[in-house]
Amino acid sequence: MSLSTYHRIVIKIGSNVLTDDQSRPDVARIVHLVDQVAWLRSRGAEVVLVSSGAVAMGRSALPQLSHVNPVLRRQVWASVGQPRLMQIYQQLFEAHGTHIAQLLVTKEDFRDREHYLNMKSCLQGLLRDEIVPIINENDAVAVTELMFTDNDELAGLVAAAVNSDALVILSNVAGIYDGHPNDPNSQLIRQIDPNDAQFQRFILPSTSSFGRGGMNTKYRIARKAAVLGVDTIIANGKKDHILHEIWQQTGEYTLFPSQKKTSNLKKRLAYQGADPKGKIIINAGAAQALRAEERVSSLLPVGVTAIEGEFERGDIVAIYCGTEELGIGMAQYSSLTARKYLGQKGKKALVHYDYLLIG
Ligand SMILES: Nc1ncnc2c1ncn2[C@@H]1O[C@H](COP(=O)(O)OP(=O)(O)O)[C@@H](O)[C@H]1O
Ligand SMILES: N[C@@H](CCC(=O)OP(=O)(O)O)C(=O)O
Repeated sequence: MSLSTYHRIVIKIGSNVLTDDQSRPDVARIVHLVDQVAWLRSRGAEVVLVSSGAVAMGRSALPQLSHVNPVLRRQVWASVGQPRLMQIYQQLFEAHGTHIAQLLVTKEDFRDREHYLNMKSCLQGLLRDEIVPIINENDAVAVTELMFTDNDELAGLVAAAVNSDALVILSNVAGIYDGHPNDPNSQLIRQIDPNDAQFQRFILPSTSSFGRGGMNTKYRIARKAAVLGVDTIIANGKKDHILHEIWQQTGEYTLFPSQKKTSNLKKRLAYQGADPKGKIIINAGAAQALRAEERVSSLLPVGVTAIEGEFERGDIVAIYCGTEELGIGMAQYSSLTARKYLGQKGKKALVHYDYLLIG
């Protein structure tokens, strides 16, 4: 495997990659990263960036704020920092004759079918016109429970949305070590089978100074993306020529080689699992049918005992039997209609098996 065989690559850049050890914008590093992205593009790759750094840029511009509320302070820093971040990217990409575009998104944009499709078609349009999309969370409006765990989670969702071949997560460490990354006795794990959960024990709860989800989310997202067919790499974005090295299969990083390709929709469902719009409660017979390995089944209203929450056609819903979560799916019609059909025979499937992920 090599980046050079990839057509489309999502690259996530962590805040710590974009800032120096005094938390100031590391413009020289950003210049080098943009040069490398331009180099990948000159070799035919389509690149989508997921870039953190808004809060870090805002904090560096306005270290003293009157607000003591940490949530509000973060919103203010992000709204001040995001245009500064984009201004740097804009200038640097322009020097390569490349246009960039900004997309600020929230979790809701991935839960709501209409938002999701609009975002997806915008991304496709940008790539068709050879524009580099630069995506970040809309930190000004996404606070507390509305937030992604961090931008690694967002990058996984973006990789699914654009059907990318590879996801490169750039952090301030070379990848996952079998101990503390600063301990000289720790070894970098070069390859991780995404089906193998044993590496979890090496992940320490610590994050870097700006990091939110830490290595834990990177590990979780990398495994998920690889299982769904996206080669995923965790690498050190602070290392010179890291993208060149990954492209040429040299250098050091942790690779999660991809398993079989999965449909886009199943990828989206898998990432979206923790955050459905509504709940469908089904009886034991329906649960047994959905779980049966010998035959695929759609979820019919006859097996549904209750509907919780409000959803529209195309929204992601969780499927429960009692208190046990069986999986997730995409609703074929609204919660209003679903309630009307509750327990009835001969009605259209609420979740078609093509849009269902159990287990
Ligand atoms: N086993 C491990 N190997 C490598 N890094 C680890 C490990 N366990 C925890 N970490 C921590 O994860 C950090 C990277 O995650 P994070 O702080 O979220 O970075 P970013 O800002 O790039 O998203 C590293 O700086 C390191 O301190
Ligand atoms: N959206 C935030 C970044 C959140 C985040 O996940 O940060 P990081 O762990 O450094 O990738 C920002 O732009 O500051």
